[in-house]
Amino acid sequence: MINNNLPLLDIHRHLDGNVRPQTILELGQQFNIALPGTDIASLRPYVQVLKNEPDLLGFLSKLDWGVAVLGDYDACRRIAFENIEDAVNQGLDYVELRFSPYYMAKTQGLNPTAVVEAVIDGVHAGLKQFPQIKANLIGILSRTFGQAACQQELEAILAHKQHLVALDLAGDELGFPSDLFISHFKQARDSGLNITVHAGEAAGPESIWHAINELGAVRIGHGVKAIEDVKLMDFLAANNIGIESCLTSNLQTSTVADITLHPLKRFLDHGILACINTDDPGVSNIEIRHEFEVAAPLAGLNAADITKAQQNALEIAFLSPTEKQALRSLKI
Ligand SMILES: O=c1[nH]cnc2c1ncn2[C@@H]1O[C@H](CO)[C@@H](O)[C@H]1O
Ligand SMILES: [Zn+2]
Repeated sequence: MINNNLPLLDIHRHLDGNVRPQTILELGQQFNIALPGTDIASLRPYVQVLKNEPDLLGFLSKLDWGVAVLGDYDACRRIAFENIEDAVNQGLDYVELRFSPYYMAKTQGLNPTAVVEAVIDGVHAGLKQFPQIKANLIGILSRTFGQAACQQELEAILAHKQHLVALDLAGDELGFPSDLFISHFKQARDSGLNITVHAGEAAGPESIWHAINELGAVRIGHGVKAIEDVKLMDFLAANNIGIESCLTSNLQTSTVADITLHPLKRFLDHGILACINTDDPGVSNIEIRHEFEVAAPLAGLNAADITKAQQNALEIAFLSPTEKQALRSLKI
């Protein structure tokens, strides 16, 4: 179903939600961290979603072991490098990898600024080894840890802003609404970063309006609940505000009850620049090809819809017109 005349992009992909179970095992051993399983099979239920979770927080808890084993900066470098390797193995032409330095630093008491440096290093090493892929980084503020931690996290990100293309807000959307983070996002915009925000996943359409109007989001992660507000759908379409859809993730967090009910097809029909992404491939135990070839058809997308989703990803990617043209010309 993938249109091979267009580049393959994944622009909503958490680097720290994509730590290989094998790497979790090895790092656990290296740093003498007791894990809940001693081999892949026994570890899997703690680090992957094997059946749908009742809510977002249940899903997010599966990411915790992947960052708990980050015992030093080389470990951060390693998972960043492996993220590039995984993306190459999927045949991705371009990825936007997002990560939360505070979340990655927290369990083992690392310094978030040094974590940002290590991630940049690991990604650069990956790109050097695999020149066939292009990647950009997005910094995340993990709202779950509150305003003060997010300010610290923002400063770590801004210290290396020349290596990042955008700022995102992720984590517990219901417990930590976006009005807590207005000042953080103003600082990020003032420093020249693009803004994308996880919104309308656990909370309703008002969360999406707020992300746009108060945080300055030009793209929305998930945005599922936009389907409840036709004025918002009109606004997204009229203003070219893209939606980064993540089909399997939305099922696993019980944001949608059934994949056939996912609103992506209706977003596309409404003229919204929506696209197909993985979210946390390691935790969800899926990859981008599964999303295109299995999840998207189940969600009612036909070949033309999938082509449109690929075009939309390229249109809303945080790339210059020249960079987009270079990606397009790879396939012509
Ligand atoms: O689907 C999601 N919705 C909201 N937040 C998420 C999702 N996946 C991961 N994170 C959050 O992103 C940060 C790590 O990159 C963590 O804050 C994690 O909870
Ligand atoms: Zn996400």
